[in-house]
Amino acid sequence: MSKIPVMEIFGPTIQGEGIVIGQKTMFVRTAGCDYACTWCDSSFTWDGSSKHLIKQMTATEIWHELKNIGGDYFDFVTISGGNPALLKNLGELVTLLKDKKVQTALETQGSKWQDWFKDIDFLTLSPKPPSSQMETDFNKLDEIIAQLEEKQPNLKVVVFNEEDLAYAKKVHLRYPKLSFCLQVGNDDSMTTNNDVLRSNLLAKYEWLLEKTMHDSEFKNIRVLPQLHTYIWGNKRGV
Ligand SMILES: C[S@@+](CC[C@H](N)C(=O)[O-])C[C@H]1O[C@@H](n2cnc3c(N)ncnc32)[C@H](O)[C@@H]1O
Ligand SMILES: Nc1nc2[nH]cc(C(=O)O)c2c(=O)[nH]1
Ligand code: SF4
Ligand SMILES: [Mg+2]
Repeated sequence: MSKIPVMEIFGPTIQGEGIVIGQKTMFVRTAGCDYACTWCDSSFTWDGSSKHLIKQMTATEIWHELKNIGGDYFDFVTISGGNPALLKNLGELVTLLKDKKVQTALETQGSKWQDWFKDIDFLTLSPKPPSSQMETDFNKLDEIIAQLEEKQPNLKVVVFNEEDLAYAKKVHLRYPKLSFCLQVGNDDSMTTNNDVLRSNLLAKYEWLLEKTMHDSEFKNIRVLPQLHTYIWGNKRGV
């Protein structure tokens, strides 16, 4: 079996974001990203600062580690990164999890396609707004969404400001049939002062609600916080 670069494996915890927020899940976080978002809360996966923690693991070794820390407490695994879509051989883990009757979710930005996307139960595409300083290739995103056909992905756009909100609206209107989440952006993903973080994030959530509740182009949407940050702040591995 081939090796997968793994940054961390953790859980059980709750999915703090998006369409299945609150879902009890394990996490597998891969290393490496083709983007470098200015505000990335997981930059340690790609900026070299934690490269000593990367483990090259086979799908079977990842499964053993999931069982080792998650025991009999889980039946759902979320794969995030970094960008897991950089890894063709991650398909081996997806197949293994399917064999074990474990449900899967994937977090990716929609810049790369992999055939194993078709075997993911909850696929989240999270194209990046202007504040990230990244450029969305909408042709690629169209292509990915078209290839998924009946297994429809969901969309999640992080919002930091008005410009991001306009971008989010463009994404929502381009793919009106896909479930759509707006997510509060965390602009202080390094602080360890959880009280300050919580009150800042709550104010941002309130702003996002004010901006979207009386907008006729944002009807069938979910407006969400990153729930885990309200509980554990910026702590890693939760
Ligand atoms: C760390 S990324 C990893 C997966 C993939 N690279 C992506 O961006 O979708 C997981 C999710 O966290 C979101 N995210 C990253 N930094 C964030 C921040 N500072 N505030 C809010 N959400 C953030 C991303 O937009 C993405 O939806
Ligand atoms: N609890 C929890 N929920 C999450 N949802 C998406 C996460 C991610 O970093 O991809 C994440 C994470 O790191 N922790
Ligand atoms: S695409 Fe995801 S992991 Fe990559 S830099 Fe952006 S938020 Fe971070
Ligand atoms: Mg995160």
